[in-house]
Amino acid sequence: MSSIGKSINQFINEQQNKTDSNSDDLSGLIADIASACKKIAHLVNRSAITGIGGASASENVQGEVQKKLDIITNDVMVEQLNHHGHLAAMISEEIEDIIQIPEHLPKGKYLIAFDPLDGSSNIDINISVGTIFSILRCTDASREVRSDDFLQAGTEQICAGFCVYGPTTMMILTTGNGVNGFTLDSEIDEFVLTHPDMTIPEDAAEFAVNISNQRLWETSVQRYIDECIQGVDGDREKNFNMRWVASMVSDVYRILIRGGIFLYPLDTKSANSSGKLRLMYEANPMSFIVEQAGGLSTTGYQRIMDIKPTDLHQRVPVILGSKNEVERIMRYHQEDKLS
Ligand SMILES: O=P(O)(O)OC[C@H]1O[C@](O)(COP(=O)(O)O)[C@@H](O)[C@@H]1O
Ligand SMILES: [Mg+2]
Ligand SMILES: [Mg+2]
Repeated sequence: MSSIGKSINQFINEQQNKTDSNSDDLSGLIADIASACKKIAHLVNRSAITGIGGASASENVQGEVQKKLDIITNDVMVEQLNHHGHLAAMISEEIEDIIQIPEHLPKGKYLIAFDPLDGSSNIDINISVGTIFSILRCTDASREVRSDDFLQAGTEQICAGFCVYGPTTMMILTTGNGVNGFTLDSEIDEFVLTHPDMTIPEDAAEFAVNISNQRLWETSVQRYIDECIQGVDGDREKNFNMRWVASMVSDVYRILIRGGIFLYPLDTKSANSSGKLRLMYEANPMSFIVEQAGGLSTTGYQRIMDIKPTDLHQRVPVILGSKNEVERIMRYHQEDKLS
């Protein structure tokens, strides 16, 4: 019997019961995340009416001016997730230190890393934004959680997902058994399964990159993008299309639907000298989802999920998407290294 139309909680419970007997906590945590994302969808949708768009007066740990909605969505996530005893602690793009669970509240066995509002440069121009999250196990929740509890390789993730707040509100989720997409049905205020077993085509003819940084990239990336732009007149003998939404959630969602390659590579701009995107709550969760959908995710030199993190907010270069395209660009990096 098809699972299409099943609510996210029903679907996850069934999936979990099949794979991991003591998983009721995980489905409870996913239910809390879904509730937080419903609240955020509502806030984003009414932001122009309620006047919560625009920049705030503060900066986050990355030195970026925070949008008011960066802060508001961060508070919604923290408020929604710290009550039900699923978590031992959290980290957020918008908060420098670990967010501990208040003493008077029950603690759980999971850790979450999240980007409460992804694509925030798009919030005031009515382009899709999102939320990204990664769930890890906490090895010892009996004491205050420390950074090294979080600094686990992406391969240790037990669940990852992202929400897109666009024409439709979608939640994309993996618990290591493939990737499924759920649409928020506003009539019943419930995420229901609409996109089961999402898979990324191995071949693609569409690339996504902020081309304004082209002169600052490594030779291997310049070579790959040049060839795509040359199309049939070049070595690739086929034409490529280009897209760049500047919301990672939307660019990755497109790749889950029709394939393609997404790059935020190294560039010589000081801010991006180790990449722009953050390992713990952008690169790792997106890599888990892309790999579970049959794609690949690399820095160009290394599988992103094999990286042993050294800092809660560290940045990495990200190249992900259709298998054959990512393999080609990894080859170019190797050839470059050997030349
Ligand atoms: O502004 P640029 O250089 O195009 O970068 C866009 C990238 O930065 C991001 O907006 C960074 O995420 P945040 O908005 O969460 O900081 C990604 O979503 C997106 O892929
Ligand atoms: Mg982001
Ligand atoms: Mg963000």
